[in-house]
Amino acid sequence: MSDSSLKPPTSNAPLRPPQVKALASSGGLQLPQTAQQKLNSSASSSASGSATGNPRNKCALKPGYSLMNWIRLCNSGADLSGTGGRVVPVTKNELALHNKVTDGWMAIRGRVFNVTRYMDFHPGGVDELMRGVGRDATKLFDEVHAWVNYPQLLGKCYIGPLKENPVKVSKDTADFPLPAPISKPAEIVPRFDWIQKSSELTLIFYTRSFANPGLLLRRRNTKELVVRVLVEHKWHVFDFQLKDKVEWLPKTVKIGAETGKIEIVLGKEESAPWTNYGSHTSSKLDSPTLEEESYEYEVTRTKEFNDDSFELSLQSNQREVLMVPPVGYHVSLEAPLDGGVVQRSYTPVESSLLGLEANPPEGLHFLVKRYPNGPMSSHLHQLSVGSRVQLTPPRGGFLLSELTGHRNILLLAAGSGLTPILSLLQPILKRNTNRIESLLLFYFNKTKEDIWLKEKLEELHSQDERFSCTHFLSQAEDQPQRITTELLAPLFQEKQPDRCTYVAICGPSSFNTAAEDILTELKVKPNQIHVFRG
Ligand code: HEM
Repeated sequence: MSDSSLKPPTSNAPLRPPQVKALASSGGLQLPQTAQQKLNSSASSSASGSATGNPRNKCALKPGYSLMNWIRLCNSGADLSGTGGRVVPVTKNELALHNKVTDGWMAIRGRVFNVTRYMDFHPGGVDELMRGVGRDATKLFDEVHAWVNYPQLLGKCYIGPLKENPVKVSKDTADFPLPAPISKPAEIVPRFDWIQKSSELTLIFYTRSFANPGLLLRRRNTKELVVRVLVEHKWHVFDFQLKDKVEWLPKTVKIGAETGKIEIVLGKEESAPWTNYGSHTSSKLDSPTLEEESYEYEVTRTKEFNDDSFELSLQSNQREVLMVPPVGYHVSLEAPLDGGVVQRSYTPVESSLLGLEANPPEGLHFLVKRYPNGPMSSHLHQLSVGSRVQLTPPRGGFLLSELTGHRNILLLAAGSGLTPILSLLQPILKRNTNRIESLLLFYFNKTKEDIWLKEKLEELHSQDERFSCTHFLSQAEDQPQRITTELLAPLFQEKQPDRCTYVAICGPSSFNTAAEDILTELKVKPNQIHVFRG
């Protein structure tokens, strides 16, 4: 790109926030109140663990680089994209050239942003942001914090859409038709169908095999329902006006992890065959549109689990909402704390693992580790039955379809990072396509008292020997063990027919990084690794 107006700022001198007294009122970046509070609060809240076990990996920002300062800079009229406001398409080759702190571009979901000026404002620090520059960082971004509203935060940094590199046509072949470009698999749009018995209406949504859909079902009244299907980060909304009245809650809700088929069975208030189901409209929402959304949930059950963790069961207030997160996704719980809104992510745990009935179907159950300085876990711990808490729609970047080609899978969990890993066990073991041969869980804790669900994991092993769980204790009296290259190397030996070809990891960030480094050393490719980050 030769246009000099596209050049990044020449110096890397610290930015002096412009002297603007108030936020610009129109046309500028103005985070809605809640988002602003969330971000402010998360930027100032002290470190605490998330449910996926990750201690928050946030950096202290230099004075003058708060979210408010960023908003001021965005609204100051500074040319943050470097394009003078023009939208300029960017090829992958061009993108790769902008990979420095002083000149950093990043593509997320097909849109390229100039993040040079954002570097010092990034709550995760410059080094973390640098991991995504010069390339398509969509997967990385979603793995770390799919919930961050980047289109809003980086609105003024937008350069243009990401283009494929031009195909070079050699003289020899120019007269022949070019091969069709390799196209991405088509976007999944759920297909609706319905069936009925005289007493029941079943709404069916077909996605795709291993598409791993999630669901959010909301009742408006006895004849009106909103069904939202979450698939590959997009929400598809179906607004139903039913022919006649149905009972709430649904009798059953089934999501086939392997088939990708969703079935919602509703009892009819009056038994009779219907001539049709009624009508519906459908639309699509990008996940960021839901950034601001949360639902009020009520605590239905609390129980101490061990010395420093507890169980928490929630159901939606008035039982109006039924939420089924996709496998490996988390939800965020929100609470007004420290003068702002604090959010922490937690992956729900299957009711059977806590010895609970699957009913009521709208219930969500969590295992929460209490951190001495964790405002959120302390807040949740003191809640009693009937207390309210806000819960966001499901979020995450895990793709179940990535695992289908693999028959020997290793799961690495540390501490409370067990919860997303647990959600994978049944879908993997029950899969009929390319049946799994071995599913190994290596579970790392400090002491044996810290181990979660030991008996349940043993029970699962006795039911299905393809699954096994091995414990490692860093503070064991006899033989302390941590994650090391020597420990994992035997599982990745070439020529060994049952060597592991896929690894899912969840723990505190130091654990995740250590595991990733070891796997890289053992030549496991990035597309064979998924790291759950809270
Ligand atoms: C793709 C490369 C990126 C990496 C590896 C990365 C990494 C991180 C990390 C490690 C944190 C701290 C995590 C935590 O608190 O749990 C963080 C926080 C954050 N990052 Fe990034 N980041 C990236 C890109 C971006 C971009 C492009 C934006 C701009 C919108 C952004 C905005 C934020 C915000 C707002 C937070 C605070 C989030 C919160 O506490 O909820 N990040 N990032």
